[in-house]
Amino acid sequence: QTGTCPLSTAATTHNKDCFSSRAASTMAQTVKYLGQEEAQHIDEELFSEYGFSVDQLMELAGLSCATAIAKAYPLPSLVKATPSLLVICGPGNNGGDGLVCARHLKLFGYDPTILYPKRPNKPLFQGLTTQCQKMEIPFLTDMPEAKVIDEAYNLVIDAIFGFSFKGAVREPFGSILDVLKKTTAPVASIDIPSGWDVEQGSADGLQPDMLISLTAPKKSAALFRGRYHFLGGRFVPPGLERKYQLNLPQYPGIDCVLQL
Ligand SMILES: NC(=O)C1=CN([C@@H]2O[C@H](COP(=O)(O)OP(=O)(O)OC[C@H]3O[C@@H](n4cnc5c(N)ncnc54)[C@H](O)[C@@H]3O)[C@@H](O)[C@H]2O)[C@@H](O)CC1
Ligand SMILES: [K+]
Repeated sequence: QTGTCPLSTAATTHNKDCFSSRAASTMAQTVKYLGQEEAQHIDEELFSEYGFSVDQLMELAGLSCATAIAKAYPLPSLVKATPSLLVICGPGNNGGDGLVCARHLKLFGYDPTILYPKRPNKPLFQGLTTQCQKMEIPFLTDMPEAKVIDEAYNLVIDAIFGFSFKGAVREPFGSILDVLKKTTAPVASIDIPSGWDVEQGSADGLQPDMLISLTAPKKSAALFRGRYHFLGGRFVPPGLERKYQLNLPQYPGIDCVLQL
């Protein structure tokens, strides 16, 4: 789908970005939408065959997400008095992307707050958490009510579940998603709208305003009806792209994201 350019009324430099995004989105028509197992195989191969480390790719993924969010919701467009954002991080690598994204958004001038209720006992996630604390990003202990979120935050970033999500949502994330479904603040989902089946989506699930697909969109992304669909994770080596016939669109210039 070709979304309406969010920046069309913004400054000239932004319009240039949009032209290149549009050109790229024409080429993006055949980009492959991945099944769950295929996404997991690509992930494994990036680490085993291609020599990447998890934290390397997570940094690039999280930076892509922060960049795409800053393009879709530029600071001057925010409706609240402060550039407040709520970033909700889940228990796996999608949550890690959320922590990296929050850190970069803070560096971009936004004011993120993080909710991170289930923290894996691994050095990678402990390090990312420390980095956010040192960036003076506050952490909440509980999920606020929907009304409080709508009053306090310009945008909610959903980094709860990615392509490994399966089955019925377990607590505390079931209650968190129930609250999110009641908010009117826009939601930007990283890789998959959380709670959606990776391939089939969810008819009564979250309906995010933005989706940032990483590496390549997953099958459920075809059901995304929000305003902004971006592709990020510009790190795929050509051999891997050929093997899985990803048909990735060309990213504009030196950008790490493109609008689909
Ligand atoms: N290959 C790639 O392109 C990259 C992927 N990254 C990110 O990694 C994500 C995948 O990460 P993971 O494989 O760690 O998995 P996820 O982050 O998708 O989720 C796994 C976690 O969720 C829990 N979980 C699964 N189903 C659940 C349910 N029904 N109820 C409650 N909890 C549930 C699991 O126990 C596990 O802790 C991607 O979506 C993407 O965001 C990036 O970090 C790096 C690059
Ligand atoms: K997500």
